[in-house]
Amino acid sequence: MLSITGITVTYGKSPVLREVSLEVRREEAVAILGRNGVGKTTLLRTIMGLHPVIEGHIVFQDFDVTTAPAYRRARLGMAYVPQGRGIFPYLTVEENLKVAFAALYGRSSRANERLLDYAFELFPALYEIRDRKGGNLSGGQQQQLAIARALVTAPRLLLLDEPTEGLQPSIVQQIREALSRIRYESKIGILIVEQRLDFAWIFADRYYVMHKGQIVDSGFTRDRDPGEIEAMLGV
Ligand SMILES: Nc1ncnc2c1ncn2[C@@H]1O[C@H](COP(=O)(O)OP(=O)(O)OP(=O)(O)O)[C@@H](O)[C@H]1O
Repeated sequence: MLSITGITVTYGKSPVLREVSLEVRREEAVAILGRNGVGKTTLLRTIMGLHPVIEGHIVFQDFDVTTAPAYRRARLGMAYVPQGRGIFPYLTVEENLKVAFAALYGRSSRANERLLDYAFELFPALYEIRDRKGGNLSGGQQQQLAIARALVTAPRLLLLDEPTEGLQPSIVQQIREALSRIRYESKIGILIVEQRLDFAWIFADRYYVMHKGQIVDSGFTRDRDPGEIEAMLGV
């Protein structure tokens, strides 16, 4: 579904990603691991079309999207939940979800309503606070809203940047359950940047480890002890 071959990305003249190749297959959850500053966020932004590629190719749903703008990738079924969540602070929860529809076209309002209902079913707490402004929500509620907003676009691939960062364990658990449900019910692929190895090991089928802009290790989580990865990351 997503196939990246040898991409190089720079900030100015300094390379931030160097010949990165990775794959997310249909209905697969894949974790990207690595210490701060190794290029994980840049990788997700590049996949979403928010940062240009100097070399290499990105193929999504059989289309070469290497130079495609972000809106085109969104229409092909990519959705991105950025670190820091990126919700609109002055819009209500419901408005935040509804503006996501505007990014897409050709869908009936009934289909939109169904997706909205599904988002509220996955995150019932959001329904309770649907009239509250995004900026007045707790960190956990904002994260749930950010995921829900990506979901109402009915994506085929969800890109998540550290969705559990700074959240308490009970909220992390709720988010994990919702993501697992989304994965199996909507049959989508998920590419997740995650610092918590325990979360990554429960949730992901495969992993990639990044170091200084390169992939230095990869494999199936079931074949690998997270302790070995922890030692590799030096955490
Ligand atoms: N807009 C920018 N201009 C210049 N350099 C940048 C920019 N954004 C990030 N960098 C640098 O690129 C490198 C990779 O950053 P990136 O945010 O992708 O890493 P990361 O692995 O996601 O880190 P973190 O976990 O801290 O978010 C870092 O050295 C960072 O300082």
